[in-house]
Amino acid sequence: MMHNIILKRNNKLINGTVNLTGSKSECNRALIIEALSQGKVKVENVSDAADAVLLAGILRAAVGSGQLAVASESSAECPQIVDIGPAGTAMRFLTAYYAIQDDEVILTGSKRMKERPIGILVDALRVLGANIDYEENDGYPPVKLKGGFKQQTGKISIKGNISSQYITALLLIAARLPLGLELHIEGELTSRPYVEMTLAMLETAGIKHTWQGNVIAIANQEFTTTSLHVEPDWSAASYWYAIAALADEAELFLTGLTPYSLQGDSVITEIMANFGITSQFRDGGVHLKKENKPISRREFDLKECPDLAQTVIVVCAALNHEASFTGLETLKIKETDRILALQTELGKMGVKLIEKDEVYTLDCSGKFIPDSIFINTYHDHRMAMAFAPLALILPQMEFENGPVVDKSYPAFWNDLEKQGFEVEEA
Ligand SMILES: O=C(O)C1=C[C@@H](OP(=O)(O)O)[C@@H](O)[C@H](O)C1
Ligand SMILES: C=C(OP(=O)(O)O)C(=O)O
Repeated sequence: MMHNIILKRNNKLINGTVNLTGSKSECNRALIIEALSQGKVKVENVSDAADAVLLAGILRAAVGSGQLAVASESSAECPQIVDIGPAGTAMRFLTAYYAIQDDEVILTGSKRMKERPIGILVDALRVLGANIDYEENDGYPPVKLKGGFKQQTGKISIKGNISSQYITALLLIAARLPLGLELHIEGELTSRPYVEMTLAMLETAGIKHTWQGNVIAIANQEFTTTSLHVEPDWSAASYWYAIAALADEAELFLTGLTPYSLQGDSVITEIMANFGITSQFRDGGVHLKKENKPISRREFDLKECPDLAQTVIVVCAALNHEASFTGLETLKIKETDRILALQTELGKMGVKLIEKDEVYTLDCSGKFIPDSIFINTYHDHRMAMAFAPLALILPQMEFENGPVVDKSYPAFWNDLEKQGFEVEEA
């Protein structure tokens, strides 16, 4: 049920322990690998991120659990319809997954999903030998995966600068392709750590690869019997780093996180070190501590960690730190146009995010502290979570559609409450 959340905080002292859910990115990969391995690979610690729960339900055919938006009726005249809601990663991974299955499937999603491009992936899959049609607009979901895959070639080229998810989707199915895959990445590769995560997880599942220059190659090969453990979500951890950065005093323990993470968003430790937050890995997790010292960085390139953009930009705005940001191009095709959403919501406290030649700079000269602020969330979990730390500097906040956070971090509001925030449903 959709409801708003009113959020307040009457002091700026933070001290506690948080248990984060499993990484949505790791879990989505692990689930696809599990499905492709035909029982050899098992996923440990399935994330309770709604996107991962949905994907697990689809792949494990747990229709009827009540959490699924899957209408399933398989027959020659009536293909199975799989509704992936707002889960972009799952949409891209499942497109590749179903492209090499025999069944006919229509893969659809939320209104926004139908605006998130998938043409680059579909083109690549068609060159490989997949039979795919668009159901509505060319280049966008829903897609009809018609079965009858017959591999034509193992060699394909793909643009690297729009979404790394297309590349991951292809790499995940590569070992199951009779001719294997030789993937040539054209131009710049965005979100590179996510591709590295994919290859590392495949490696754990027994799948070898080579990566030379811009070519990644995976031969046809078998998965080994193993398990894939999903680590807590570093993107979710970023909101606690932001809370620490805006507090007067903060000591937080985030359980289960390690310094050897596959998640590129673990770079939040380095980013937040510039804001005086130290990270110490011990006792099976990371201890954050706030040290009061001047902010030491003005320029942030977020190309490798796009999901941290909202977190870092909001922290800078809160601290009147007029930093500049690059690597934000892909934000426009995520759950919402995150650039526009940031500009609109920061504007409610007089902060501007100004673009010039793909460099975004904050202007806090007109900033004011409103008595109460209403944050629109645009069906984007990260709009809610990135703005929530502002409760440490604003008297009262109201967030549109609290459950929007379920996509990656369903316990977010509960966890805030446990750490002394006042959280009320409105
Ligand atoms: O592969 C993944 O798990 C993801 C890759 C990133 O997308 P892009 O490659 O489209 O930037 C990221 O923003 C998304 O939340 C998760
Ligand atoms: C972009 C995101 O997710 P997805 O692409 O999987 O919808 C995200 O979680 O920030």
